[in-house]
Amino acid sequence: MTEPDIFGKTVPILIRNVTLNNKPAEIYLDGTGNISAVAEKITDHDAEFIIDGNGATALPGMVNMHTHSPMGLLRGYSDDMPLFEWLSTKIWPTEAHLTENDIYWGAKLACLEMIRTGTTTFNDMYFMMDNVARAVDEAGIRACLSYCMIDGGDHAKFESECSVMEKTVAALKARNNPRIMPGVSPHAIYTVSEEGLRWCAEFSRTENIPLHIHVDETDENPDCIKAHGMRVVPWLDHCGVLSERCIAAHCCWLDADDIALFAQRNVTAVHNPVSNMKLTVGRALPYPEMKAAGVNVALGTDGASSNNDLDMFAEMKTAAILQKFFWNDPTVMPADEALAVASRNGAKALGLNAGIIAPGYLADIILVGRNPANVPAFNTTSNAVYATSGLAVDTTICNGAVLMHEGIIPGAEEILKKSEEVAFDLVRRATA
Ligand SMILES: C[C@H]1O[C@@H](n2cnc3c(O)ncnc32)[C@H](O)[C@@H]1O
Ligand SMILES: [Zn+2]
Repeated sequence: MTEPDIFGKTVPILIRNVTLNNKPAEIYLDGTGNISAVAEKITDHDAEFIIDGNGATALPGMVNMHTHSPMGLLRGYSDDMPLFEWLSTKIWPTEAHLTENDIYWGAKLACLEMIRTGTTTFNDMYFMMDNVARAVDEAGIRACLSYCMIDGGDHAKFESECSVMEKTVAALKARNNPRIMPGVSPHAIYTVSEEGLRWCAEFSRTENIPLHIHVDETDENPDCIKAHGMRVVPWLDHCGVLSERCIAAHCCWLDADDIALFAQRNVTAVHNPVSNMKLTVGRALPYPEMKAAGVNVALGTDGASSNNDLDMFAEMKTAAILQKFFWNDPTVMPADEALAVASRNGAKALGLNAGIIAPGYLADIILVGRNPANVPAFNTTSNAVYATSGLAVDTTICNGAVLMHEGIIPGAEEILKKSEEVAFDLVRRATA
């Protein structure tokens, strides 16, 4: 039985009887939010709670590096369409009706789904982000939150978008919550002007915060060459966008020169295999070439209206098998790389000391309980990548606080009920 008091507190915790990297292990969290010891046996501790893993596999919490958390409200609302038709006929007209309350409950639903499926950090791009921050704060998860700038080439809109961006970053910083990091998000090159891209790049530099953008999801290069005389990646570089702070989602249509520029500027590319296949964007992120060039590649689900879930285990398996299939080589993205792409590579892009279970790292840890899909345990990483659903996660710990144990997340029922009501009401208003 779960002790009700175990939830939500960063206190000393000993995790016993787990398998870590194919070996028996115990993990001690000293109550500072960090891991302080990992050993076969830990006897010297002050644990307030002891978690018996009963043979569970311990893994670093998943890091979802590209999503739009409130979009879970539109899960299943419109499927089976190409990207631009989907955005312009279904999603954007509905988003025009979003309220702060919708954003809050949509983000609550996303945090619940992520905690349930083993994600401890997410990188989010959307609107009215202080409402997302409230949901993140309450859920206990970690997130980088960015307001999404769309100016459509209109100077007056550009000015108002800059003001919203500045206010959003100030509000997120004022929360003074170590789990909430501000970022800046120009949506894409086809929705943001040159002045918008340049302004976001400069703001990200002066604030020293991540810049999160959609890049080459479909082939944006022909239009970019027509408009600016160069491909998308050189255009972004021309506007000052490419740097070690840049987190570029999708990146399906990068060529060898683009990849070399990403490597030179230390950009992180985020693979979104499920959304890319569902929206049929035509090509997979060129992982083998990116790996060879030394580009940091992370993983994301995209929003739950194009995925349609936020399960990073499903995403990890899809990434590994899509990469093998698309590049016709079963050695591409082996299991240990898929796990790194889904955890520590994203943490690195956000400047977090996370994604590894070792002393000194953030105590962002998940346990996958023994279940038919992880027996036999010849290789726990292989089982995690190729055989595990996120719903097999039974314990999620973020910043040293237990957010889920034995599959229980306090308050889950209310979130399911409220977010369902809010979603139906949003669609009713949008289609009235
Ligand atoms: C944040 C804005 O981005 C929109 N969006 C959601 N999914 C995608 C995608 O796959 N490509 C481009 N833009 C996307 C979302 O609806 C918001 O308007
Ligand atoms: Zn997206």
